Amino acid sequence: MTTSEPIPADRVPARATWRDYLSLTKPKVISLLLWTTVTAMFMAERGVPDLWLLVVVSLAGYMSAGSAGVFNMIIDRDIDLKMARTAQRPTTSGLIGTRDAAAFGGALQILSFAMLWVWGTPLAAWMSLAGFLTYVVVYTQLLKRNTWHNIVLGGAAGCFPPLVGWAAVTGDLNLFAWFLFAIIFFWTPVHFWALALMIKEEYREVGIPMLPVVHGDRLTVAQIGLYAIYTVVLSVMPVFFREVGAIYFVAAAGLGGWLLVLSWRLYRHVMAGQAVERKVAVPLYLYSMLYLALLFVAAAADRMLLPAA
Ligand code: HEM
Ligand SMILES: CC(C)=CCC/C(C)=C/CC/C(C)=C/COP(=O)(O)OP(=O)(O)O
Repeated sequence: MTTSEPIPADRVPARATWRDYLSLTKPKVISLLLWTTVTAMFMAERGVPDLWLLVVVSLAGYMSAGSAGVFNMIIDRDIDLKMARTAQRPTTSGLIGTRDAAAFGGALQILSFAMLWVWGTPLAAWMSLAGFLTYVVVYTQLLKRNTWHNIVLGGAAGCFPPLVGWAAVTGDLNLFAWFLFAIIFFWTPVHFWALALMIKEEYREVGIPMLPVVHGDRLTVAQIGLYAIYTVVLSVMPVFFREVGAIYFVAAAGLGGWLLVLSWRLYRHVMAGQAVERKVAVPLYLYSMLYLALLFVAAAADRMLLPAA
């Protein structure tokens, strides 16, 4: 074939577009992570933070968490290829090669760190890097394929975004910031195991030791119940430390109450010997995300509207 002849359409190699690169950053998951960063900035400021800082931290926060997603997809491309939910990722289909993906993820992380350092605070940059390393090294590389504790310990990665926001505003981390960290820490198993119950066969096939695969549905729903209780107890504790007041207390109690109801329904269903059905697991999985989003809004509203005790 001479160079002047067109290449047949079915043989033109697909070229990755910016949308494919964007998909490597797991945009939907990041939306909630970023929500915890932004609301934490309002909490730290007890008002509206500097607009420029808000923009920079949102952008850098997205880039850092996105970069973590990119490296997760590079490391996991072998198992992602075998699961229906993840088989279409550009790293598994070969649309984006490992070197290109790593260059993209590396650039995002370096830029994000520099942005947070220069326009935020060094502590914010370190917190963001800590979240990145916890997700990529601790969760993806060390724990995910080796132990069912992967979610609890590796879940610490998702607890860093509020610390990034808080540290960007104050340059420091106080007790309340660590409460935000702890709330997400205990919330993550509820969020993930509710989903894992529904997709455990995929995890079983690729040999990932998620809790329902290793110890079955009964222990999983019991653990979900326990972690839901920890989450709710922990979420009301900042009230007793006078970090937040009545607005937050009412919201945390109401939102937490419903988290317990949905966890209890799932527990009762499975303990009665019935197979996990989407109608009991999906509501808890979906509500877990609404719970966290609204709890953080309530904390921000409370600290903005009520005087500090
Ligand atoms: C070890 C920790 C975590 C694990 C293993 C985990 C796992 C998952 C998985 C497998 C999904 C299914 C959707 C998909 O294919 O992307 C999902 C959805 C989601 N997760 Fe998590 N998650 C974790 C922590 C978090 C944290 C800390 C947040 C935010 C604070 C979060 C926010 C979300 C959101 C918003 C979705 C819905 C995305 C969609 O609808 O596509 N997750 N999670
Ligand atoms: C501050 C900072 C940089 C934080 C980063 C933390 C982060 C990106 C948390 C996300 C948690 C998550 C999507 C886990 C799913 O991984 P998985 O491998 O189990 O899911 P998958 O099968 O969909 O890939």
